[in-house]
Amino acid sequence: MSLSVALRHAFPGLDLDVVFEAPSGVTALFGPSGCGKSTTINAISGLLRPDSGRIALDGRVLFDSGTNLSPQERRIGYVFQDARLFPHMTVERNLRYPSRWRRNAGRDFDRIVKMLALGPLLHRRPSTLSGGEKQRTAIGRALLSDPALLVMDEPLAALDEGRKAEIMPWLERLRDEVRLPILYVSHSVPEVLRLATTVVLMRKGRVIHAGSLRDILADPLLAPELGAREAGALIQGRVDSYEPDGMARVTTAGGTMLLQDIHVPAGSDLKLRILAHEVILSRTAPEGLSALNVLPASVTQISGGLVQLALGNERMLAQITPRSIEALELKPGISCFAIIKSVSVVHS
Ligand SMILES: Nc1ncnc2c1ncn2[C@@H]1O[C@H](COP(=O)(O)OP(=O)(O)OP(=O)(O)O)[C@@H](O)[C@H]1O
Repeated sequence: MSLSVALRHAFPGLDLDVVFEAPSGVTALFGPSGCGKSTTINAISGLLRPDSGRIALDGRVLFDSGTNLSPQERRIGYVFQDARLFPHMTVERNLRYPSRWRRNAGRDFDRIVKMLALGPLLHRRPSTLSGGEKQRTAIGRALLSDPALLVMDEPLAALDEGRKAEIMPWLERLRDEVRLPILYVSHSVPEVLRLATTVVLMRKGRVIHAGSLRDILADPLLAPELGAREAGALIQGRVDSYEPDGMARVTTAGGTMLLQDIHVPAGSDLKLRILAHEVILSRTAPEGLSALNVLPASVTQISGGLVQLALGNERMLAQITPRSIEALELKPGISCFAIIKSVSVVHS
């Protein structure tokens, strides 16, 4: 299942020319306000007719020079920032509404109600639901329209932090259980970190890069697009065992790390986030440090104050002042040690 997009459109303030592929899983459209994210998803959904291009879903053409399917014909489920439920209908009637004429809809209904744990809410009206419950209902309703693509336009933006935390596991479950491409528009790096597998970075109507989140985060040229403080790696680890003092020994491609506050069983996989400004470099093996995690690395790329390191087959970034880059004579190919001051675990 995949979505293929190539489109051009001109507005007085925007010259849009985007090309990307969204495979199954969550593809985040990420970029500053006004870069053309909504225009892109409106064109994909059939709410806007672009000047030219081709949009296809699993090889089925939704738009090209000779085709322009209506929004209903496209089979796209839409989840907006505000849930947009029918206020006079119960949750159950809201959920059943898009599938009221579809055969086998009953079977899907039971499955989706179970997946999103909507059972206890079925007889309630939207006005009695929390923001998170409303969004869960909106997601269920979008799925019950039997979509081939789910478009989520900042679905958490209107929720407070507590509600966001409540709904995030449902979005992760959706990503893992529903074999659909999900296009997810967001300004939030934490959301993108937790949910996205693919990221389409946009700026001024163009796609500046489309690829895996891990590659973007460890690329010294692209990582700053997510925000200056967000540059840094996302690496894979596995909890090997626990030390008597409770610290976890975590195996990564770059070596073993000792981490605090890990509460999963030995054998569990973890996604580790290591921010570039939490990494210090040394040309020689440091001694007498309080930092527990010092891994051998080699420099692969330098851009601005960001040094990209190879640790086994993982890539990591260190943020270093130009003065230190010069003093340490860092350049591609140089071996060094990465002193990692702090690591956080990205859930799921
Ligand atoms: N209907 C329209 N008519 C004229 N210009 C428009 C229209 N819709 C969008 N634009 C122009 O396209 C630009 C991009 O808008 P768009 O909503 O796609 O950006 P965005 O990346 O989704 O922004 P945000 O993150 O703020 O929602 C706008 O700044 C505006 O100049």
